[in-house]
Amino acid sequence: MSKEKLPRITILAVGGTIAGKGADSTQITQYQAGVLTIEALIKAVPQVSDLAEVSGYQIANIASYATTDQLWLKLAMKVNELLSQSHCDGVVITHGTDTLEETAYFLHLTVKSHKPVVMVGAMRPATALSADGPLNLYNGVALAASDVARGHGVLISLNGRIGSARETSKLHTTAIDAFGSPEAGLLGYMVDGRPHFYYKSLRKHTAESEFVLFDLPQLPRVDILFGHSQDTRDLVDAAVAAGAEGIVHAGTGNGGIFPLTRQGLQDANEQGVMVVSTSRIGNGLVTTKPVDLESDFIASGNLTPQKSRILLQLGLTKTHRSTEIQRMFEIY
Ligand SMILES: NC(=O)CC[C@H](N)C(=O)O
Repeated sequence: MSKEKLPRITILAVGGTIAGKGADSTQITQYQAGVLTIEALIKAVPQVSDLAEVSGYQIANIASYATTDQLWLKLAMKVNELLSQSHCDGVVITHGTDTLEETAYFLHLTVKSHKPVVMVGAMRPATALSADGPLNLYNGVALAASDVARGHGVLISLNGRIGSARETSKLHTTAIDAFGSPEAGLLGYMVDGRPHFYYKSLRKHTAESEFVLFDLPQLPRVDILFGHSQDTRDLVDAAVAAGAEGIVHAGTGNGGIFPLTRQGLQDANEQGVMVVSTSRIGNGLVTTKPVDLESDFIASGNLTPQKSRILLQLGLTKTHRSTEIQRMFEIY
């Protein structure tokens, strides 16, 4: 293919292990994330120039557990700006893996384009033996440059797999095969730099999403509380006192909540705090609020607590009516 016919892909670099550097090649956990620049990442994979006309832009260079709302907003603006231009056919984002799925789901709901957006990361730093970053970046560019990746919303691709931002989560602290979606499954695979798709999500995203970011300085505060036996209401009260507009409760089992905590959440709810009932289990769904509770709690469906937080934050930028928020949890 001649150079001028190649798709034009922009790589936005946010940091993470894919840009990480250890003291030596055997360091797999003791290293610094977010060190190498986007230029260095692209230079390490010269093969991408066979796939696309690639340009790079450094958004940040951080470990992803330090991601902020402001960074999400900046990233969403940048991706929207790039994809609205005819000279950009797709975007790849290099990101730390800890919160990669959260940034991915935020973009899944706020990017207004059918063009491919692919998030990649790595589990081993760039300096490690058998570093996985270069092949993940190569596959990410190949995926973003392909027509079949259009219309799926934001994709997560590591270790030769393609997943939806909605369903994919980090499931292992150190393994190369850290990302998956045990119940919903993958959308497809990357083999020899070619995507093979098998599935498509039924939930709304990107161009069909109702969330528009007009110069928002920050998102509403939503806290996540992790349920457990002998829980208290103390953290609920602390969240309300700190100004949380919403609380996501990661309940035991099918949204179970310890009685004291439940009372705290009900009081918070009566004061106008939106409460979303989710599960700490990681599989299955929460479909109903606790039966004996007179409240406006929202049922999260199969959305994880960390992704429920994002949907609630975005929902609260539009409405404080629980029926409207519940509607959002049924379509996104
Ligand atoms: N594998 C990784 O990218 C993890 C590195 C770091 N904890 C981060 O999320 O950025």
